[in-house]
Amino acid sequence: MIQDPDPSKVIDWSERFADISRPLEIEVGSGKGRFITTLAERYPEKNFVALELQTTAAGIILRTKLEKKLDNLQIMRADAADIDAFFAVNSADKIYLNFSDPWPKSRHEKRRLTYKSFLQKYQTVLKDNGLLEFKTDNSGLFAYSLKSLNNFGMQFDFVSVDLHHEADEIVEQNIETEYEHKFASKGNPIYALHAKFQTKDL
Ligand SMILES: C[S@@+](CC[C@H](N)C(=O)[O-])C[C@H]1O[C@@H](n2cnc3c(N)ncnc32)[C@H](O)[C@@H]1O
Repeated sequence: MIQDPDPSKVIDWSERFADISRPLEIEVGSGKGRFITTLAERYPEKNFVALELQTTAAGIILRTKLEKKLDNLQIMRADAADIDAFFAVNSADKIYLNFSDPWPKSRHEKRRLTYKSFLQKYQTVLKDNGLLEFKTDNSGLFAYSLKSLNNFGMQFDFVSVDLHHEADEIVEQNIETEYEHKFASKGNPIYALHAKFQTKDL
């Protein structure tokens, strides 16, 4: 596990993954890691990074990684506000945001993981055509995020206001997170979107 990395130093991911040429996917705010560890198990041909602020949660992901021998998963205990310091420009294929904290008060808008300052950093890290995938049970955060991504000029490839009742192939492909399992089992709808950034001029 990478603990509190120094944002002024670039991480050499080639020291941490057996094959750095594989697609790279990052989950921001992984919680206890049910989603990212399932992905890593299902897709051994890809590299995954779980980025999580809380030490206890990151430790739980580490335990699962060791139990399941997931060599294609790395865990970082760090703040997503520094994501563009940890990953090279144009290095990731996907960024996942799952059930991010809603921060409903408008004075906390800047903390939302779909606020424009975060979008700017995700755009830097993602390859051209890379995807941002977002799921939440929170209608307020979903509405806010649609607006924020749209204002940023992003293109939506997929939007659902009831992910668990989409066509069979979409539901079968979906990997549940801990929060998703909890809210969906109460009957709450799950909102989801996949979006791309405009090609960046570097
Ligand atoms: C509501 S939980 C959702 C956990 C998991 N994604 C799920 O769906 O079950 C949000 C998680 O995001 C983490 N988080 C919030 N802000 C973060 C940030 N700036 N950088 C990294 N992780 C963050 C929190 O510590 C928490 O574990």
